[in-house]
Amino acid sequence: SEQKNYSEGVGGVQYGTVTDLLSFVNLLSNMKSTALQHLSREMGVLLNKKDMAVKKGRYQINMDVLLFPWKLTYKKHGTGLVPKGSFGKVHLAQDTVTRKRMACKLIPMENFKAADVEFQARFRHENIAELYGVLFWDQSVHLFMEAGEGGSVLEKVESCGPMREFEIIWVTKQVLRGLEYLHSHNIIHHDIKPSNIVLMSDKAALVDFGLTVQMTDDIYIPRDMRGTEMYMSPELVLCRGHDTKTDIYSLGTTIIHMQTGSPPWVSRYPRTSYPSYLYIIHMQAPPLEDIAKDCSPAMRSFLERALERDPALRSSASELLKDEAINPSREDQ
Ligand SMILES: Nc1nnc(-c2c[nH]c3ncc(-c4c[nH]c5ccccc45)cc23)o1
Repeated sequence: SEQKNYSEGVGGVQYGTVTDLLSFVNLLSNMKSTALQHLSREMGVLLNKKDMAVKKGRYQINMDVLLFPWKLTYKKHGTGLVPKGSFGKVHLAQDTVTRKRMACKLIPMENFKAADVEFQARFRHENIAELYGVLFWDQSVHLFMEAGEGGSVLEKVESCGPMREFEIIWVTKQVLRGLEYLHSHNIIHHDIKPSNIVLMSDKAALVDFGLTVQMTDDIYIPRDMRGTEMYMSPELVLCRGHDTKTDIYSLGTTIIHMQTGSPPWVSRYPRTSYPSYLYIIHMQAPPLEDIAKDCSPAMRSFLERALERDPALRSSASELLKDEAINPSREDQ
């Protein structure tokens, strides 16, 4: 295919394929910041022709698309770990022509990694927030994505308190479908937690692929610790190699957070006295004591399977999708 000419920003903003987007993103990651200092105009590749109206190679922030702060700066609180994740401000965005509402994540150029985009671009599923396009302007990379206008599960729990079991079941099923898809491609998300699950009117979706990796064979040997401590599995903490089952454990801890309003451990080991939970996660049995007192027996056994210490014995996403806890039979309802 003809090489689209981005170097002098001549190309401006164009509609393209996932391949075009990935080559643009790689060019961006390799460009010296000096070359990017004096661009006359925005550059980018948009996948979503239907909802994003490019005009003569222009798609200008606060002209063709408006950004409204969602005030969602993610601070990976209290881990002390240097998160490798692509954190950044997530804004609500709206195309001024099509009125389409989107999420726009601003990543400062110095924090940007191609991985932030690669997985969302290449692997599409209804329970993974869709990537609509990538735009570079004013020293920031703007990732336009499907918006979860209901906010994230963390905001929901923090504003409405512990969720009821039927709501937890609804969210858990969607997350498991997304994980089943990712895991079938040997992809580990590495940061499953309430703030990375967003709510739409008719579904929930996973976000933030900054820590995501694709395993080359059936184990991943980490070079660094990825994730958010409270939700980390024992095998990940051990740093001796792990696999997709670590996401299942993190989903288990996320369910505990949805049921009780707090992540596991913190009620028994207050954050004030425990700057790090890695040792606790390593030494203690899985946090079954933190399961909600009013948790149904079916959900309790679901959590026992999801929080199983040995990843080889831990249930997979496909197995858990068949679990009775999230497929309540008629008489249970
Ligand atoms: N870290 C990250 N990477 N990609 C996203 C993301 C993609 N689409 C989204 N839609 C909504 C929200 C969101 C999170 N908390 C909220 C509270 C209120 C309103 C909206 C939200 C976040 C996203 O987030």
